[in-house]
Amino acid sequence: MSEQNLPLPGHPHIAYRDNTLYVEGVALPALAREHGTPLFVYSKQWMLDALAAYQRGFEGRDALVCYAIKANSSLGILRVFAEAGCGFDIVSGGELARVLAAGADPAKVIFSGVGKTRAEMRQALAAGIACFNVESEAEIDVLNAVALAEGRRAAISVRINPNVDPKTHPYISTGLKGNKFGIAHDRAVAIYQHAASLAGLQVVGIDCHIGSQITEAEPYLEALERVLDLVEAIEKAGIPLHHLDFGGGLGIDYNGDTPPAADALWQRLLARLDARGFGRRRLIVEPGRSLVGNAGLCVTEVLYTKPGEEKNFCIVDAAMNDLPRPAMYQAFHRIAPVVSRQGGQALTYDVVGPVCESGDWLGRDRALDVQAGDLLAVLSAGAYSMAMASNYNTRGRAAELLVSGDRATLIRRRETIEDQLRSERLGD
Ligand SMILES: Cc1ncc(COP(=O)(O)O)c(C=O)c1O
Ligand SMILES: N[C@@H](CCCC[NH3+])C(=O)O
Repeated sequence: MSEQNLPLPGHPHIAYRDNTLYVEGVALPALAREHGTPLFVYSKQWMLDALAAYQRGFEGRDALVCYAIKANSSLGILRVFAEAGCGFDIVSGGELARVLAAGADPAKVIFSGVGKTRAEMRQALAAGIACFNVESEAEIDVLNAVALAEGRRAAISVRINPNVDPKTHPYISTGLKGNKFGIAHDRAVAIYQHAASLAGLQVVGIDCHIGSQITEAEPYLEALERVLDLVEAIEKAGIPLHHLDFGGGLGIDYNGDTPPAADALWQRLLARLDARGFGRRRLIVEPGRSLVGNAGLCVTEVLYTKPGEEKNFCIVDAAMNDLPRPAMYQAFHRIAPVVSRQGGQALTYDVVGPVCESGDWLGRDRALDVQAGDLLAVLSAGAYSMAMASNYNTRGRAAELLVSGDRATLIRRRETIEDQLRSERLGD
């Protein structure tokens, strides 16, 4: 099957009409003409549908979906989730400032991450966030001291490392013994006892996040059992836990992947929670990728085609600084023509960017019928693309558009060279 005939993962919100690719009701060629390329375009409805799958899964339960904004922290995206009533999972003071700027309710914000600074702790305490997910004994002591100095009590969950293999790329697994995240399972009760004895802290929950782009239910089920074993042990030690946070990590379809739908996954997890008597406990989840990943694509223009000695290259104006996942994880993103040619001759290309690195590729061995000036769409680019974009090679970051029905709204203008030079000085 040629690339352009593959079913598009954003369907029905990202689909061809008369051979032209649309995001909801908006045709991509007109957007590219108006805003230039590379250009990220997101479907608002896709995000709301993805959120609705979690909400369906939790119907009748006490649950809070905290969007993990590291996946895509653009203000226009955060606003969609804030208006839909979501909470947010943040990992820095910068992310806290972003969610507040987007209108988030601080009482629905949780703060994860292994390296929170004292300044970030003060900032989050002053904002009145719901909970810190602490990741080490050392952090517990520092947070306690900061809270006491500020005359406050910090609500905490401790992140447990359940030592479960999420069967994902090694760089994005987080719940194995060898990963830097969380505290060891067998130290958990003692650490909870210590935390509960500190006047600056209020123990409210337990947290676990085992990795990202997880495409099976089993690692979640395994982690759940281990977390619940610990909840029983911690509560037996006299420390009640108000909420259970199972993190994020649910995968999306990049290349025919078939992760469970959020509601189907939670049906299975809730059945286990019910069976073990925890089904009425407050639940928190921290999905990132599964709420935005397939809502977005990146439109790029073909600059040159070039036959190489061993390969043909399709050189486009998007690069590893815009879409770092292929370079970082050898990740696969579908690449589809924005206007598909009928009956042409496809050649096999490596789709590469202009950055001076051999690792600057977006897709390898792709069958494409293209020529200079054509537009391509790099799909599944809603998560961990713009959020990880850089200025490498002094390339300005791309513009972003949010589409809702027939309307496209610019949510980030293209970065200019003036933007990039503004914070720099020539020196003495
Ligand atoms: C603590 C924490 N929560 C949530 C997420 C979101 O993960 P994902 O985008 O895979 O749902 C991450 C990233 O993996 C994370 O580190
Ligand atoms: N950046 C990774 C996911 C990391 C998740 C962060 N905890 C990716 O693109 O797949």
